[in-house]
Amino acid sequence: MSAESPFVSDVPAAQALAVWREARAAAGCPARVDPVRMPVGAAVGRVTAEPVWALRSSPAFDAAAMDGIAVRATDTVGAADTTPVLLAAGDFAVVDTGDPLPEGYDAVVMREHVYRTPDGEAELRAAVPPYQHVRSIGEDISAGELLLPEGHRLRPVDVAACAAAGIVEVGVRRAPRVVIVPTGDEIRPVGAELAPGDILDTNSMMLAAQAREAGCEARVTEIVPDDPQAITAMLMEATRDADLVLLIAGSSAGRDDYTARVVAGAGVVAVHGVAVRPGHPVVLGAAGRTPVIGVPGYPVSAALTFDIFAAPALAELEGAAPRERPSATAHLARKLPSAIGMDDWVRVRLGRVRDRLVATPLPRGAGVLTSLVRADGLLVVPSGVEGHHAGEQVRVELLRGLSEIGRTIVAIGSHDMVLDLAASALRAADPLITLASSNVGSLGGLVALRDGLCHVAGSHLLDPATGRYTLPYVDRLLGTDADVAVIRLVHRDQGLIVAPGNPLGLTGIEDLAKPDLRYVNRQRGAGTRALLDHELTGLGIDPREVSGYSREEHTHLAVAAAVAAGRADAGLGILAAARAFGLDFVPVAREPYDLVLRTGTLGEELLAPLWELLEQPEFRAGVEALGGYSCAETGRRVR
Ligand SMILES: Nc1nc2c(c(=O)[nH]1)N[C@H]1C(S)=C(S)[C@@H](COP(=O)(O)OP(=O)(O)OC[C@H]3O[C@@H](n4cnc5c(N)ncnc54)[C@H](O)[C@@H]3O)O[C@H]1N2
Ligand code: MOO
Repeated sequence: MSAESPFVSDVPAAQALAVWREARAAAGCPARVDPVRMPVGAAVGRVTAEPVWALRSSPAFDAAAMDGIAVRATDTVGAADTTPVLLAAGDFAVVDTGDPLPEGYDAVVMREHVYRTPDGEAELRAAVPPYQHVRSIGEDISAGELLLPEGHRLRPVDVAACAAAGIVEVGVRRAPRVVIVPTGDEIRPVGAELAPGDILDTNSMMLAAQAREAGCEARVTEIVPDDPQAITAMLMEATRDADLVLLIAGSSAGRDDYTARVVAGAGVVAVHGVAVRPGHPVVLGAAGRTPVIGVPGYPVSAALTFDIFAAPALAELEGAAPRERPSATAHLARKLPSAIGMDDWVRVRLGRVRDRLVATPLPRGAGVLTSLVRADGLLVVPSGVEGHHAGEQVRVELLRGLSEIGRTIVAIGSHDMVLDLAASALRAADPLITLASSNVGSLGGLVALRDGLCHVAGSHLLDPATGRYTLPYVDRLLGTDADVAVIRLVHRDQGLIVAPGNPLGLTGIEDLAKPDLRYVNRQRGAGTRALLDHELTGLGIDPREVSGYSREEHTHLAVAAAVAAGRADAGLGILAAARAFGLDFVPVAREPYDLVLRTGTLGEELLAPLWELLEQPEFRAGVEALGGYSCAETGRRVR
């Protein structure tokens, strides 16, 4: 680190941006990109570098605003149904919308209100005031007026107004140039054949697209290996035409993490590490007179680092306000713990349930890019707050429009692939419909339904006392006389997911007590966990005899993934999950998977397409083709 680095770490994002701005100024980084002149039609998206003054008025003459006749208002005085006024052929002129008002006339009568006589006269049955239906000179724009201030990002309407005001060229800031430098021995270009341990350079593609979406030009360099000299060389090369360099990965504390050192060697590190997660180890500095961001390698960190740090700096270079997303207040569908000391950026799905916006947190990992893919909104748990309770109100930045969000069916509970299939089929039939399902286990879903936080709860909870599914829990949690409907989605086979060829020769639950077997369980509250417990009880096996009973995964697919990776020998789950990983399956039970909802919701327009879908033969065929599903009772109301 060079001696002049006023290095700070773990500061809030706003402070980090301020410290970085000062450091950039001290390093002599330009405050703005250069102004250029360009044809007005090509300037959409650019930011004005000077005020724009109107060169001519619009309209430039008094103009007819309607199709009809031009008249002198004084000639129409006294006209009424009972006392029509007749205008002789020379006392009016036929005009069309937009025509200059002929000399000597001061008003227009719409042709619908003109009665022409066979002699070519015009009969008026109402008097008109002067300037009726006339657009006077400069009604829209007056020559000499300030049309747009400096620092205004031009939109289609702006350039049209400029052109109307006689402007041919505008003075704007040129587009900032962003150069992206991917680093890492394991990083391979998108499309390359991968060896074990290789990672595709997806961040460069994403960051370049983010930069272009923000109105910049973007260029990606070759991938640089984890070698400080090579990274320095590429950084220097990048600074030649960059207004901002994004140096990907190597930002944290690993053996091959050189970003901070390289940036310090090439100039100054102002900030290393902010109180923001994901994005924590970000490096903010400058190489020579070019700003540099060391972007953390995890994809979610990379995407958010662009939003939080790159986008405002780029807007500043253009002299414009950063783009802001609209926000709304939502109720959290479930508890959201958060570590104190960090702004926690949480991706959420949104839906409208009984007139309240409900936010369901998505997985939090900085490597889970699909959390951003699926997100309808972002919420920040501020560093001073230790999370939120279920149902608590939070402010959410919106990534989708509220009307689209209003057409989201919110399903919370146990996860099943049939819901994913339904989501896809619903969307294919109507691009405005979303079925957003989030997995908190069957019990969690019923609790969310009780608390008004979802439309439907997916459940397959076995009651060990009665051997019945879901209904006893509905009674217990929501009350026996609750206005609740239960619709059967499918029957599905649950069984042991095992390695291909079933190398341990497992035949059923009784084998789970074998001494060397490594089991992987589902989380407490999951229906599959309840099924296991029920089966174990039936066989008189103590859970403590099952090694791995306390190892928990949250989805069928995660269980299958653990078996596929050889981290476990068996886990209870659905056949479709086993198939997805090419694994074997030992059937244990066939269980019903139901959708629980308020009776009032049953008839809601929002859900109608779902009920229609469940009746479709093609959909049912698609479900059964997944394997291990039966649609014999699909769509049947069981309560
Ligand atoms: N001991 C510590 N370890 C880590 C810390 C820490 O404070 N102490 N911070 C963690 C956090 S938080 C983050 S975020 C990451 C940041 O990692 P780096 O910026 O150092 O990046 P790498 O370690 O090289 O890679 C992380 C991850 O990202 C993948 N990656 C890298 N480049 C790309 C790319 N162009 N496209 C797609 N994916 C990419 C890389 O393969 C790794 O999987 O550090 C934690 N560790
Ligand atoms: O801060 Mo790291 O960016 O959690 O993921």
